[in-house]
Amino acid sequence: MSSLSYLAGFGNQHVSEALPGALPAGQNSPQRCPYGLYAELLSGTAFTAPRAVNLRTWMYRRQPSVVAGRYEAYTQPLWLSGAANVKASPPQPLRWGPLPWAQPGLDFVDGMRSYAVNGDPDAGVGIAVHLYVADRAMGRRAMVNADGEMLIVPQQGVLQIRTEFGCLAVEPGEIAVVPRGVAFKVDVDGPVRGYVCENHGAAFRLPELGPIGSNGLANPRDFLVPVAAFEDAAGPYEIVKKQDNHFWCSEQAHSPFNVVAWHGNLYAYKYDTRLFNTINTVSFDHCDPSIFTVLTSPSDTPGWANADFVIFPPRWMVAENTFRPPWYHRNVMSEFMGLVYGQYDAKPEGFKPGGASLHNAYVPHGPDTDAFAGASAADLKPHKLDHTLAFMFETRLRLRPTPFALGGGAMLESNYDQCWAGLADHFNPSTR
Ligand SMILES: O=C(O)Cc1cc(O)ccc1O
Ligand SMILES: [Fe+2]
Repeated sequence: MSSLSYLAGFGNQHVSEALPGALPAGQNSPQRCPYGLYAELLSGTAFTAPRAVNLRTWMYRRQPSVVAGRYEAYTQPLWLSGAANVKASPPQPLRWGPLPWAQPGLDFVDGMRSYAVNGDPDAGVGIAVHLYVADRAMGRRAMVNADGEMLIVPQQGVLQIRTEFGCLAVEPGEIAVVPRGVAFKVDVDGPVRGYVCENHGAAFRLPELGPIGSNGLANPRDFLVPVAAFEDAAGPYEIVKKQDNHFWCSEQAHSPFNVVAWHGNLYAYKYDTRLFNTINTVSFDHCDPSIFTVLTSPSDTPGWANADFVIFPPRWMVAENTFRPPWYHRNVMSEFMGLVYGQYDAKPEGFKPGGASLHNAYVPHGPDTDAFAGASAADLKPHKLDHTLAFMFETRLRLRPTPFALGGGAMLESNYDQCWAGLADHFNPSTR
């Protein structure tokens, strides 16, 4: 997988064949497919969804996905979905240090640790937020997550992701999305760590640009899509399936990565956040972080997302007469944050790469004491916030931290609230 080629474009109707002529010409389901392949349709929306949001792909494969083994229960107790399976959240802000590689020999599936969940995968609502720590390749093991698409944010180490559509290599600074219900595996070459937003709702799409116009933020052509690539090596595969917050496993006689050609607009993709066209104030005041939205999963209420994926990329800070870091706020949406590298301006020292924070709906938060002091006194010349990538999974429903997240192994900070304790009352009626 060292030098992969990709197709480019978000939402395009892409066409890819690993062998010339493997795609039937002019129709989807001929009486006999080229090369003796089977035609299989994968839908990501109801057949009758409006054309602008309809998602489906045709695959031409050596055997259809229905040729599989019998499923038995599989245990992965630390990977959870659905608010019903977890107790309500405590009302204070929560923060975690970087998740350690406590147990060697874990792969991407067994190394998944759920931190916060909401909604219900069966109802197609909400998200689950996980961190993964792994150091083992999945090899001849694949996963199918029927509960949600997987937005993967690597924080350390390169992921070699093989999907039914082909292969993606994804490094820190980039993100990848694997559609719901699609077989994939993650191979690694050493320790890897990162974040996952498992999205039970509508598939992630690009946000509307409104008055920004027809360009800006994440540009569609920078999204890279795998080319068809099938595995040749014979031999069995283990399939781990997640469905309705339960895990199953089976052994099948062949690789699920047996798609020789495909066409459609439902596929895995990756995006390099360093290509984000960042838009921000050039006058005064701190804008809402929605200006940094890379991808959004809308809910049934316009403008109120099931989930937004928001980044805080390198950018020039130029606002005049302005407190430049985030303001103090209480937000109706719930905010789960991670840090891929560098420093986050609201908590320059306390928030560590590989760590995480949860500021749920109406939980007050904002810059820590040192950040407030620094930004209040700063010389407001143009300043580049550089070598940094923080991000936020923002979601409409309150997130519930899992027992793992609240327990000893997750590096929960016991004194996070103390970072604001020094914000003294400076009120003085005789000064303005
Ligand atoms: O809380 C946070 O750090 C995330 C955030 C950043 C920002 O610039 C404005 C609002 C917001 O929630
Ligand atoms: Fe916030």
